[in-house]
Amino acid sequence: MKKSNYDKYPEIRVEGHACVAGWENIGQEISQRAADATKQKMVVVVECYHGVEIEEVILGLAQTLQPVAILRASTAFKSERQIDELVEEYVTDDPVFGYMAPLHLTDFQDAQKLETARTEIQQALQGVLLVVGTGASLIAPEADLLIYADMPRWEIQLRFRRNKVGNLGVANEAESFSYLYKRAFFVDWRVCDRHKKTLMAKWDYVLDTTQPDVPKLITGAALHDALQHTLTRPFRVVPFFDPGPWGGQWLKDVCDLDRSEQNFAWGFDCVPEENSLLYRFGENVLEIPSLDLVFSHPKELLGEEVFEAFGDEFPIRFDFLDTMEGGNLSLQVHPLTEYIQEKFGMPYTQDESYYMLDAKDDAFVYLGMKEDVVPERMIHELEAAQTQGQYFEAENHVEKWPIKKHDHVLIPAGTVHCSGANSVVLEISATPYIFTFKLWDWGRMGLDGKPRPISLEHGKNVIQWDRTTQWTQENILNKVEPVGQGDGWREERTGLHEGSFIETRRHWFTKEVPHHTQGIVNVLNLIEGTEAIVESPTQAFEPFIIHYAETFIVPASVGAYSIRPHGEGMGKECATLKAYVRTPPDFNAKYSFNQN
Ligand SMILES: O=P(O)(O)OC[C@H]1O[C@](O)(CO)[C@@H](O)[C@@H]1O
Repeated sequence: MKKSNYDKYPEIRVEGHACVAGWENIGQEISQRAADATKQKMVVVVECYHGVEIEEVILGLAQTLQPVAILRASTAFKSERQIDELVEEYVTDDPVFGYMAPLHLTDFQDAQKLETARTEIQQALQGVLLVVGTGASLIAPEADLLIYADMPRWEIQLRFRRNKVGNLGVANEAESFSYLYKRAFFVDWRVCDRHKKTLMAKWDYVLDTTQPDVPKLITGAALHDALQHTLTRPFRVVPFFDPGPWGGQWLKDVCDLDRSEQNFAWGFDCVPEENSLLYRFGENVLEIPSLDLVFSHPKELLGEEVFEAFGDEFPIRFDFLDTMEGGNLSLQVHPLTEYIQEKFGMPYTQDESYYMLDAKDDAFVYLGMKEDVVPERMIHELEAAQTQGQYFEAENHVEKWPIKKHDHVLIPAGTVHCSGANSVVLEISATPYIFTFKLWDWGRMGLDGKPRPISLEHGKNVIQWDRTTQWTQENILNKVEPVGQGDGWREERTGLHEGSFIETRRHWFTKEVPHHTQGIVNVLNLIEGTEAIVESPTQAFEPFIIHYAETFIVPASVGAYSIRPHGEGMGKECATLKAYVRTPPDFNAKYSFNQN
């Protein structure tokens, strides 16, 4: 077996700043800063993102800071009953989907309790007052020191699975993962993000407690420089991997994952909403959510036009779906734009594509309807599968297509689809990824031994029945078109469907290929070849090495860059797949998904 060169922990090195590690050192750093202030009374606020273990932070800091009083931000929260009532309409009864909550952190706080907490702070005369938790900065808006304890969403999900954290303002950590995730996705994370954005420019320190026993701290100035540095160069976010009922064995080898796991289904290597960034300061590495970069510098990262259209949201997602020696994904469909907006409050929909990174000879996808499909009959059989346990014969209704390595399958929302066993998909899609209406799950159980939720009612409302065999072949299956060439390279347009806002270009190359962001964020993956190097024609950034299957982001602000084979990749043809947001005149449909 070939040795993997996929980097699971991509770091960005930052010079000129330090990162303090360990509670004692962190406490000393803060005490030092507090002592410098020559004040009798110091209010130290640790504002926490959802998922941070508050007691761990208090325990860690109190030893060195020796505060005269510790206030937990939760004391200013409404009662759990009031909070449950507040969020109910956004959590909804649907087992999977809720509605994006327009709430703010202040909606979770009780005016009277907030006043009591503020009075306590005002009345203290001397010493350090430590205010910790989500909403701490609203209790003490005039803090002497503002520390922000952040938390990447992937880590929050792992904490949900261990029943370590519950939802915002309630002690419900014993709830099922699916409930905790749904409520966090539609409510808690929206609320915390809104609050975070109001504070980012004021952070004195950033605290990373992703690894509970190894807390890290940097100054706000260090974070500022780290984020600025990231905008000048290509970079990668930290990928994460997860098993699933249809998962395969390919990611284990290619990405060097734990061989003892039963399988890995997903590899999320560019979902900036949930991934994190690793910053190396000397010997210590700090982890922060990649969303912090999107929120703080959306225009430089995404580009002016993309920012205008999407606001501070990263609109492109790359992930892997590994079914090598695994099974079929659920037969599924995604909501149309109007549907996702109306039912779930999402600004844009889950338009997808499957780039076939690898495939065995018998690989296939289900895509589009059969020419003679009878909608009522198919729905009737899906319902019978659901209620009476009958096996649904997908091939009687849905077209099944053989596929091979490097095919690109375009999946505009509303198209019934799924990838089959024995392939590896690089999904290049719009960012939303939980809005999957499962129609049929092949009669199998989820990893927890229970059937996974089927969303047939939603599915029925969005299936595009006229996307039958001929339409599928003509419009969404492998629409590859040569668009350019140069010395040692050629460029092809491969997707996405004309109704989607994402454009994809494939470059095959044995020599250097010139690229330019044209003021729009680029996301790329090395889909063929062992290793390549990304360089700046003006040496504006350090050469950046990429390996097979690694996804990387080139900020809009980078401008010109080039890619050529490197190291073990030399002497063979390499290929990259690049995605970016279409702008007029390529994309004529009007879109404005900016919810800012
Ligand atoms: O619902 P399944 O079978 O897990 O499908 C795979 C999932 O991966 C996605 O393609 C997103 O990565 C979703 O559309 C879908 O939920």
